[in-house]
Formats: sequence, C-alpha cells, structure tokens
Amino acid sequence: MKGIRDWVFTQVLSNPLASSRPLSGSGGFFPRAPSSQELESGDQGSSHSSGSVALSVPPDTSYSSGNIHDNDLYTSKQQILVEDSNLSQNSTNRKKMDPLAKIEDLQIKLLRLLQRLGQSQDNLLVAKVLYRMHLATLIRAGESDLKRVNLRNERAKTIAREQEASGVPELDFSIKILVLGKTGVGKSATINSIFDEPKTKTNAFQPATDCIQEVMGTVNGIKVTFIDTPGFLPSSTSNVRRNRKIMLSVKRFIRRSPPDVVLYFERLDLINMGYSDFPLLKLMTEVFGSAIWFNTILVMTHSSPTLPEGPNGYPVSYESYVNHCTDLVQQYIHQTVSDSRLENPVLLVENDPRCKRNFMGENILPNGQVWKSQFLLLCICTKVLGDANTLLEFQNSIELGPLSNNRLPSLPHLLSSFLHHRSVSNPAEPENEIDEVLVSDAEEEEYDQLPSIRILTKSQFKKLTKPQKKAYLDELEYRETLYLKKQLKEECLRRKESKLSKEKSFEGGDDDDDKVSPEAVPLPDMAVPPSFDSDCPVHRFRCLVTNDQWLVRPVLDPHGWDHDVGFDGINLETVLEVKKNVFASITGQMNKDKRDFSIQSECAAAYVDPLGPTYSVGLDLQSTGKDLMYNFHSNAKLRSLEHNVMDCGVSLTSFGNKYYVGAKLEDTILLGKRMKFVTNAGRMEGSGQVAYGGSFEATFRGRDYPVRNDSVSLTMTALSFNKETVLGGGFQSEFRPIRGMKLSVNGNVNSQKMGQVCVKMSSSEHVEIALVAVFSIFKALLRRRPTENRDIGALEGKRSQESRLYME
Ligand SMILES: Nc1nc2c(ncn2[C@@H]2O[C@H](COP(=O)(O)OP(=O)(O)OP(=O)(O)O)[C@@H](O)[C@H]2O)c(=O)[nH]1
Ligand SMILES: [Mg+2]
Repeated sequence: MKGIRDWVFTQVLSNPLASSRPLSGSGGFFPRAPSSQELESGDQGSSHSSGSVALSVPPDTSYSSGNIHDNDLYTSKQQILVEDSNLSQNSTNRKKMDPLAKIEDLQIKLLRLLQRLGQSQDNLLVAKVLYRMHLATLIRAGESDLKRVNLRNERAKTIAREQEASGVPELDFSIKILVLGKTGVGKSATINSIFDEPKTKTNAFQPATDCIQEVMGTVNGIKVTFIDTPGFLPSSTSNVRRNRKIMLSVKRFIRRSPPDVVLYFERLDLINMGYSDFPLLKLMTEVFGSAIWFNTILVMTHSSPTLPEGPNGYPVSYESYVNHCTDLVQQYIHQTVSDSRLENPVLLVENDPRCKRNFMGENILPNGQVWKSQFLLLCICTKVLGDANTLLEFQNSIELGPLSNNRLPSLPHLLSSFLHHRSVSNPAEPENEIDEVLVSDAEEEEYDQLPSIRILTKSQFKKLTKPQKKAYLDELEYRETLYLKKQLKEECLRRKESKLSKEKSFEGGDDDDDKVSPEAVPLPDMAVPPSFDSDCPVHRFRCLVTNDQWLVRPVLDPHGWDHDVGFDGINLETVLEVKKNVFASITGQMNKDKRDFSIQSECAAAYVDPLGPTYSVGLDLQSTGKDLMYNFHSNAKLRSLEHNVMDCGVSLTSFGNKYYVGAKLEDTILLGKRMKFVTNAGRMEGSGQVAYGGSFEATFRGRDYPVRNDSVSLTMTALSFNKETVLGGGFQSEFRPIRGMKLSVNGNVNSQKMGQVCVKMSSSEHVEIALVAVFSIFKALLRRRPTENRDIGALEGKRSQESRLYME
C-alpha cells in the first residue's frame, strides 16, 4: 500500500502541470484549513438558510472588501429561489456525508467551475486533477467501495452539467490566495487585473503595499480573497533583517487565516539579466519551511518582454525564452530545498493595460493564451486538491531534501540476493562439476565403437517409409549426442594436461621467456541503429584483444543514435591466476554522461586448496543515484564428503551510513550424475531489523547432461521479515517433448497468493506452433480493453491478492 502512495506522490512531484498542491504536502505548511465542504456545512450553510439565495453568474459581478458572507451583494439577473427548509436539510445531509460522497461533491464543483471559466470539459489540467483525486480515493476506499468509486467518477460530469444548467444548488466556492515576491514585481497589479478594477494600490516608482491586507471580490461567481503583502527588498545583507520581518509578519497572519494557494512572483523580463535572488529564496525557506514550496505556483509578470537575440541573430522563440527563465528560477528553488524532484507550476501574467486582446476583449499573451482564465483554473485546481487531501486525511508530508536520506535498501531483497550469490573466482570451477559427470560416464558406449553409418541424401531420405525415417533420425541424434560427449571429454582432458604442465613449469621455476606475445585482434564493431554518422568506419577502433586475460570493451547505450554519442561506458573483465592456486577476478563497468556517473564492479580473490576447500573474499561496488553501495563478502567451500559440498559465507553491506551484516550456510549434495540438492539458510541484520530466509532446491538432470540441458528443478523458499513469513514454491523444467521442439515451463507461487507461470516453446519444424502464440496474443488484446478501467484498482495493490498467470 505504501509503495503505491509513494508512487502517487512522486507523480505529484514530477508533474509540471498539475503539481499544484500534492496530496500529501498540505500538512506541513498550513495549519489544517477547513475544506470547502466543511465551510459549506458550517457557517455558510447557516447564513444561506436565512432567506432566499441568489446565484451570481455574470463574470463582472463583484463585492466589496470584507463582505465575504454578505449575500445581498451577490445580486444577479438570474435569481433562483430555494426554500429554506430544503437548503438546511441539504446542509445537514452533507454533514453526514462520507468522505467518498464529499469527494464526489468536490469533483462536481470543479467541473462546474470549469464551465464557468469557459473551458472544455476535457481540459487536460482538470483531467489530471480528477485522475489524482480518483487515485487518492481508491487508496482510501475499502474493498467494498471500489466499484462505487468508479461509478461515481462517471456520474460527476453529468451531474455537473445538469446543476450548472439549472443553477441548483448554488455553487459555493471560495479561494484564498497568498501573494509573495519582491517589491515592484506586480503583485498588487495582478490582483487588480484579476478583479478587473483597482482594488489595491500600485506604484511604478516606490513600494506601494505597506501592510498585509485581504482583498476580496468575486470573479465568475467565485469568491476570491487575495492576501496582498508588502514586497521583499532586493537581497543584500542590509535588507535581510527587513525581509525577515516581513516574512515573519506574513507567517503570523496566515496562521490566523491560512491560504489555499501561494503565489511567488517574479518578473519575466528581468530574469535573463542575471538572477540574484537565491539568498531571498533561502530566507523564505528558512522562515516558512521547505513545505511552502509544495504549495507554491510561480507567477511571471511582464510576460510580453522584448525577446533577446538567439545565436543565429534572430530573437529566440517565446516558448524557449519562458522555459529558460522558469527553469532558472526552478533550479534555485531546487537548491534551496536540496531536492530536484519538485516542479512548481508556472503562470504567466501581463498587467500592462496596452496588452493585446482577443476578439472577446480578453487580455492575451504573445502565445495567444488567455492568461486570466488559466490563472483562476490553476488556483482552483490547487485548492481542490488541497481539499481532497484534507478530506481523505493524507497528512504525512513528503520530506524534501537530499534523496539519499530517504532511500534504504530492502532487507529481504539484500538477503535473497546474498543467498543466491555464487562466488566464482576460480575460472575452472564451473567446469569441474561437468568434468566429474563426464568422467563418471566413462563406462558408457563410446562414439568410436559405433559401426559406421551411411548418410542419406535428401532424395534417398524422402523415399523411406515413416517408421524408417523415424529410426534413421533417432540414430543420427544418438550419434550426435555421443559425438558431442566425446568432444567435451577431449576438451576436459586437454585442460587437465595443460594444468599439469603449468604446475610442472611452476615447480621447475621455468619462466616463459620464449613465449611469444599473441597478436592483437580487433573485435568487430558493434551495430548501432541507422544514424547520421559517416559511412566510412575506417578510423574506428573500439576494442582490441591483446591477450585472453584482459578484456576491455565499450558499452553501447541502447538509446544512442550515433557512433560518437552511442558509447558512454567502458567494461573491463579479467580472471588471472596470481600464484599457484590463487585466483583473482575483476569485472567492472563504468558509465558517464553529462549528468550521471555510475559504476558497478565485482572484485574477488580465491585460494583453492588442492585437498578440497576453497576460500574466497570479494568486494562489490555499485552506485545507486549519487551514493555508492559497498558489499564485502567472504566464503569458505568445504568438501566434507566426495559428493557433499558445504559453503558458508558472511557479508557486510554498507550504504549511506548504514551497515547490514549477513551470514549464510549452504549444502550441496550430488547423487549420481543426475541429481543435485541444494539447501541454504541465512540471515541479514541492519538498521535494527532482521530478516531470515532459506531455500531448498532439487534438480534432476536428463540422461544426456551436459550435452543436452533437459532438467526439472523444484524449489521451496521461506522468507521471514517483520514478523511476517512468506513461503514460496516453484518449479523449472526444460525438455524436448518431440524431436525438433524445446519446451520450458517455469512457475512459482507464494503464500501471499501471488504467482507466475511461464511457458516457452521453440521449434524449428512445427510452424503451426506459431499459431498458438498469435492466438494467445490476439486473445490477450481482446481481453485487455474491458479491464482497462480496473487497472487503477490493480495499481492500488488490492488486486495483488489474486494470483496472476502470465503466458509467453
Ligand atoms: N508592463 C507591465 N507592467 C507591470 C506588470 N505588472 C506590474 N506592472 C507595473 O509595475 C509597477 C509595480 O507594480 P505593483 O503591483 O505595485 O508591484 P508590487 O509587487 O505590488 O509592489 P509592492 O507593493 O511594493 O510589493 C506598477 O506600475 C505596475 O503597473 C506587467 O505585467 N507588465
Ligand atoms: Mg503591492
């Protein structure tokens, strides 16, 4: 459940448009403001019940400062009388409404406001807000409510349309907006522009607002209250005290009268000339706390600037200029909160009376946008999200700050990767097991002892009867298997001989003076998708192999589109025998581009005692974000009996300033050449928590192992963490049901009723199998559509209870 919420929040943080007020951020900055529903069912409801109610529709209707509850002033041409009893009953009903009903009410309001602002019902910003509310509701809704939530969402649009057409019930929506910014940036001028009348003083030459004041009015039937504040002075050491004083008084003011939205003002035409307000932003963060930035919209006044010249001598485009300026301010905000995830929405404003107008007389920006309705819409969306947040009681705010503080590795994940980790530092180790199997095969029929066979031509083969064909192919396959076995055995013998000769040369102190260093071989160039670079690859040298001990390769970026930018990493591998029976291996990869740097490396050293035991130590390094994770591990492999190998290991992981210590014990038993049993158990401890886990795996191999990989393995696992134990079982099999076909079936299920089945089939002869795949894909596509609505339910995590079956 928590993961999904985190997901919702990160969406909020990263969404440039609708990241107005995150659902979780409200608790931090403002004291809990009463939501519009609460207001509705409280004071205002009672004031409405005292007589007839008028619904104001015309956009120019306004009311004077300080009279927010004075209904007589909301006079309009269109008056609808509502009976007292009806309304008071309505308000008591609402009081009783459950949060889901209240959320629906809020959605209807938002849609009605949208109509009033003359925007289409499919407005992208509103769609995002509605989606977010929907998600939040799903998180809060109980299992039984899920269906209801989906239905309600559909209904809201229809109800909003009906209510707006009839005007019943009266739309009661008010919003309080705090304006902050330096003096002279146009805070008061914007307030006047929104109300379309001079409600507050402005001055072009000196600070005009000298005290905090509330300016009220109605716009499009919405009650808007601005908290106008004195502007901050340009940041300099001498002004810090005065600015802090203003901020503290604003802080006191909003404690009494909390706003729904905060606007931070800047002048678009001045930003490009050098931004020097970073100390001011820092001071704001210090006084109000980081949480203020969660609720803040950046407002750029003077939004019809003279555009500067670009590199080509022509003025830059309006969009790119705006993006450049807003990015700059955003970067400074990131620096003040030490978190680059935050994205504040941006509003463009032009208060110049000579500003361009459209045919309806509305002020427009150089890009043709009507800024006033956009301004109101974004503020309304912010408030609606804030109200939803309060209603659904999302109280815990996200901590802003450097990422590394918040992320910790998961203990069960660390444990299970530790249990599965196999340290192979001796290059010959994986082959040893195969060698043993091959040697034990010695008594079986040898390839050379077989009588010779005549290979048929195609036409001869066609003439055979069906059983003859089968017998012929069986014989060929049998011979092929024996031949491959023979080759493997020969290779194994060759390896052993070279090992012996090496040992002799070590003992004899023979130095390989007369060894000729092998010639360097260029590796073929990697294929890059079609790109714009030169067709002539003559001067390209990506990789040279000088000897077989060091392998250095470039890493191809899968998204690269050119031979020059497609490679942004380097990969290095080596395995060497440092001394007799002492091996070392290094594998590493490093990627670097303009912004990110990542490294991943595994270094290990092992001592292989000829009598049996192997001791190894290793250090793994991995970068996660800007941090590095270190893992030191050590293993001892003991061969207690001929077919029994014991392995014990310890590990120490360090991440940030946290340490995780793990220990494991593993036992491998080989029964004959076909059966292998592996049991392990381990524990991992760190940050005051402990996880325990273990697994048992039985593998049965086919008759022709290692030439053919037919096998069945069964696995059982147990993992215990935080007093919760998850048991799991799985199977994995690979076999050939008929000649020319390979089938692999994997599956697993755990005690949390989650599972997966995977069937893979490949055949070179039976083309009709492809039809099965086409049929399954087609069926899956058909089934997808009706379930799309329910995807959100799945997101919420409730559906994880059902087992999921995947078919490939
Ligand atoms: N051309 C143009 N002028 C603007 C714009 N916004 C504000 N102004 C002018 O800038 C001057 C200062 O505006 P104010 O609204 O008084 O600035 P303020 O931020 O309220 O300043 P303080 O009250 O001192 O904090 C006024 O003369 C406005 O007419 C704008 O978008 N374009
Ligand atoms: Mg002012």
